[in-house]
Amino acid sequence: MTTGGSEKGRQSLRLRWLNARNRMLASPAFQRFAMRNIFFRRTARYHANSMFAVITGFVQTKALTAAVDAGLIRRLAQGPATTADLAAVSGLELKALQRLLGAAKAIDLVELAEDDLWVLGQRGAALSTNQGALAMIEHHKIFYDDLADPIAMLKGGRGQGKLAAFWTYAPAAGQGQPATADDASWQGGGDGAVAPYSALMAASQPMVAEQVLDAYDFRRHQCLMDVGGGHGAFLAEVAGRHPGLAMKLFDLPAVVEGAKARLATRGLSHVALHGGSFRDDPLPQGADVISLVRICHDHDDAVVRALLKKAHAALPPGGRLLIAEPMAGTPGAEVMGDAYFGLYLWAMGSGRPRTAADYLALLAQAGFATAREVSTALPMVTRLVVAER
Ligand SMILES: C[S@@+](CC[C@H](N)C(=O)[O-])C[C@H]1O[C@@H](n2cnc3c(N)ncnc32)[C@H](O)[C@@H]1O
Repeated sequence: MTTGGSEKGRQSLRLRWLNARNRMLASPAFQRFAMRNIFFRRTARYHANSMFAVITGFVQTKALTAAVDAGLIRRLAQGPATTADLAAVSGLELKALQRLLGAAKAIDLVELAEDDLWVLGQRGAALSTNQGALAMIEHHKIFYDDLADPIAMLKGGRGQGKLAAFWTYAPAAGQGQPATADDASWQGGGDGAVAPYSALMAASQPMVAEQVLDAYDFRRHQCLMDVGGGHGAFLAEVAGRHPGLAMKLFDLPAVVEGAKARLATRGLSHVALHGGSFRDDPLPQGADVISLVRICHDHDDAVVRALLKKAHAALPPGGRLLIAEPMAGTPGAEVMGDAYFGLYLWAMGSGRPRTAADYLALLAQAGFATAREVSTALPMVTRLVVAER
């Protein structure tokens, strides 16, 4: 038998198994049997619970948004409170508040310490200090508006809704328009248009930077250039651990303009600022390590291919390129890489989630001598691929 034939044989074996499995799982008689059988019951209950968590996910998200917007998380972060205290903070009528507290308790945002004395639940406590997650909860309102009719969103094509208007660089990029650094329609016409997304990225950056810094040792380098570095939040986190490292920031001119004062207030006036577009301009030389943090997934393949080539050209021999972002096909975090980013980037109008293997292939095509993945503690937040020129 030829290799092609045995491959086909394996596929049909897999297809036969999947069909048989699905027929069994779809059968109400089997479902009843699994629930009653002492050996299958745990697995059956687990799958039933996870299915209902997906079905009710929207309600959970809305309860979370309401708990944050009503000020419950902020108030309880300061200490225990009675229902009456929380009514005063939230402005909600008692019955409505009790209903919201019940929902927030069910998703572990709050809990009762004793009769009518509320404290944060385990999830609520972790959330209360996570500025990045809080900023995302607020930001998601526009994404979820775009998702109100998901089929319409998919039929309408990429970048047709509110999210695309938020990411001012994305819609034109997704339509393959030849945007330039001084094209106001794409750049958004000044700091006003890029400030909201830059602030959102800065708020959520520390959790990403922590993963990268724990996984990668910058001590071997002299100069780091963060491409698409926004207001410099990643560089600030790196500088906190490696104060001697020289730094460069490359981003769109309007973003770099906004970074200047923010870097100065963080004592980082020495960061060299470069305004430009990596779609049109070469990357500055002089760094022996370049980082692309949450950049590549925003762009279509042609742009990423060209960007990796530019990074290769800007690095000296032995120089390194780091790609850090949540990726597709991440075991245990498929919901983040594939479901969330898949639909998010569609709504945004540009890019796609890629696997680590996709990046290794793109890096080899761009001329890098070696590339490998370096494990991070929380791959859901970011994975890390390191290439050497
Ligand atoms: C998703 S944000 C990530 C920001 C930052 N790296 C982080 O992780 O917080 C993408 C960044 O890429 C920048 N960007 C987008 N297109 C660009 C281009 N053509 N040239 C330079 N920067 C660009 C944006 O201005 C923005 O700061």
